[in-house]
Amino acid sequence: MSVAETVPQPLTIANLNKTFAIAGKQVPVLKDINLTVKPGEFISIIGPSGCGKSTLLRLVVGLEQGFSGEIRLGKDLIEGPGVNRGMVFQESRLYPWLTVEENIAFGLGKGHSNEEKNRIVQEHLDLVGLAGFVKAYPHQLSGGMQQRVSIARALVNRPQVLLLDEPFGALDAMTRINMQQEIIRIWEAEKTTILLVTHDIDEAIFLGDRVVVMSKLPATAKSIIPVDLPRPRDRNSFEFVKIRKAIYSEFFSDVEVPFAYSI
Ligand SMILES: Nc1ncnc2c1ncn2[C@@H]1O[C@H](COP(=O)(O)OP(=O)(O)OP(=O)(O)O)[C@@H](O)[C@H]1O
Repeated sequence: MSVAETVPQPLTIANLNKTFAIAGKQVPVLKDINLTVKPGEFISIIGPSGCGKSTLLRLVVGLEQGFSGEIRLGKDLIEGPGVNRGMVFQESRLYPWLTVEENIAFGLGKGHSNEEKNRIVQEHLDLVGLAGFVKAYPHQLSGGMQQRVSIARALVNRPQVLLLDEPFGALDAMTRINMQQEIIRIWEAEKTTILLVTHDIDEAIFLGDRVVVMSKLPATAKSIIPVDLPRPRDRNSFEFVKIRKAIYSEFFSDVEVPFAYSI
């Protein structure tokens, strides 16, 4: 289903710093972030609310300007949006006046014949399990189905890197677990590098090859925890629970919580 076959490249984030002007003051948000992601690796990112997780993804997708340090895909500096990266947000951001197939085709780069467009759209609908919903409008779909369309749209140019910003945050618990299994299936089929931001520690462990735990502002990548567990993962296994405990203690080591936490 390739649009452009390229050799997958590592994503390198080096000495990344980002400051925002908030209420007339320069506020450092990201501080010295360093992360090298292997092609096809799945990285989960967690951290306190407002620490800069979305900002990090927006920098990688090329939607934020004005930072110091470097972000590279292979040798190429990332300086703006490009078809080699796709992003899915917490809300589906589909165009309500377009059908499912039109929403997916909308994201497709230029230079395709109509026949090619139809084939690519159909392949991506199959990939996300929505083959029967070509002519449906977003309001006729459930939240989980809308996110499947968003994932198809983000993948339509066969990006090397897929950025997922809390994509399942608005879904109910059962749909969320189903979508976690679906994203693993899609990742294994497409071999795309994935960076996922989530507030759900179990989701981070269930999905990620590594979990990046960010600190409070100015946020650093304060620890990177490998999840060396076979897939599909068992959330109740001893090893899973051990990693959950390690991440909880990292996560809460610099965050004030109004209760005594124990698991
Ligand atoms: N365009 C902007 N202009 C000014 N400040 C911004 C802008 N975007 C984000 N910020 C600030 O940067 C900080 C990080 O925001 P960001 O949305 O990246 O955090 P987050 O970790 O994704 O938060 P959450 O987990 O609550 O979604 C926040 O303090 C926010 O107020």
